[in-house]
Amino acid sequence: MPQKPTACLALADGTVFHGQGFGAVGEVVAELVFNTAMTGYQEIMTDPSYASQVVTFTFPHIGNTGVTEQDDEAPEPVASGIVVKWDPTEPSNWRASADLVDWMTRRGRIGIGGVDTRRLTRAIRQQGSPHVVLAHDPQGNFDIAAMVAKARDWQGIVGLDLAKEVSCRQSYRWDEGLWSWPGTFGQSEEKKPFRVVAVDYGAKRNILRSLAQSGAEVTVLPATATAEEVLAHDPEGVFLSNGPGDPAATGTYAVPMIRELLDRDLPIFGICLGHQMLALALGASTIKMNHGHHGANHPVKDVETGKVEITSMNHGFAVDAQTLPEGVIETHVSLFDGSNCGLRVAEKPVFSVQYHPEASPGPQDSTYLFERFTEAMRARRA
Ligand SMILES: NC(=O)CC[C@H](N)C(=O)O
Repeated sequence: MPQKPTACLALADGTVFHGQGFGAVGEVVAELVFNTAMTGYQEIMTDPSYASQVVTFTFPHIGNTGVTEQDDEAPEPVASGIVVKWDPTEPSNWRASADLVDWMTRRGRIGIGGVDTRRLTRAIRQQGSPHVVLAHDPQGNFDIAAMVAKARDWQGIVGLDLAKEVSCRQSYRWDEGLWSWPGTFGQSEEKKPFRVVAVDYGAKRNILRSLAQSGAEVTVLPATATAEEVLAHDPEGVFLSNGPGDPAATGTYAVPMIRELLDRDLPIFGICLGHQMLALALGASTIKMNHGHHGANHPVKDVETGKVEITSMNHGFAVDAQTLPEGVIETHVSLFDGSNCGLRVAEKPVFSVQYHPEASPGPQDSTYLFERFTEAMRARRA
């Protein structure tokens, strides 16, 4: 006999998926996206860019590597919940310190298993990322009409400022470099590391590690830091992090702050939300994509060299390349849909990318960008 469904995913258009609940009991309202990465569910769930989003994994074996604290991209999982093809598999991994389901229960995150994730992914591609309510109830009592209505009434990500919510509250120093076998984190080999201020709009730890590894002494500041506060640290370079929500919603604090920094002769490097906010500060605009890019195999072309990189991506907004002002050069484009994936300012050491060169999870084709940032700071010192 089939088990009684203990979880339910209701889309705003009235489509309902039933399945087996796991992790925390409760209900969340969020935007639904799909991620096609074949590894890294823990890094994805703890990436602060996923705030207010439920993630459907198209890869069917979720849970098979368990979880380990070293792979957290933030202190807590941030994605509101997950949707998987079947109930998470038992971990089989020497690094695992816990089981995904126990970890989700302890950390208050809801999962639904047994969902036809191909059908769901097709629906997301067709209608755009829908608003959903995901509920887990061991008794299997769901008020479907109320769930659909709640999903329909939710305001959505457009116009939502989430960067401030997930950012750190206090500044801190970050010195840890990248993970290496058999399980330690490296240190920068730079004798006189470059003073970098990283503004935290929801920064992933592997970005901070990549900065430290490539020669930065990183001071992390909260999202609301003013240009004056950033400059008080006498930075040799400023990094603008990834983060959740609508880039345009940061227009009251981050964008004007970045505009002020642009008047200085400082290397600036931005990733994802950082890229979008930099584009806004330069006078361009951003647009909401249909279903965004979330995966670890997205081909991107460096239009200046012709080289193709396979990249990790996670974004639902994009910079509208048509709106880039004179003096701002489009450096990278997506080979999936031609959307903008990078920019640089002519004659200035200011550049950013839409994708995630720190990977985690994903390929490491684009780590050269961290070196490029270090080189820009070295040139400035010289
Ligand atoms: N990873 C990110 O920084 C995401 C940026 C932005 N929130 C988007 O969805 O496009």
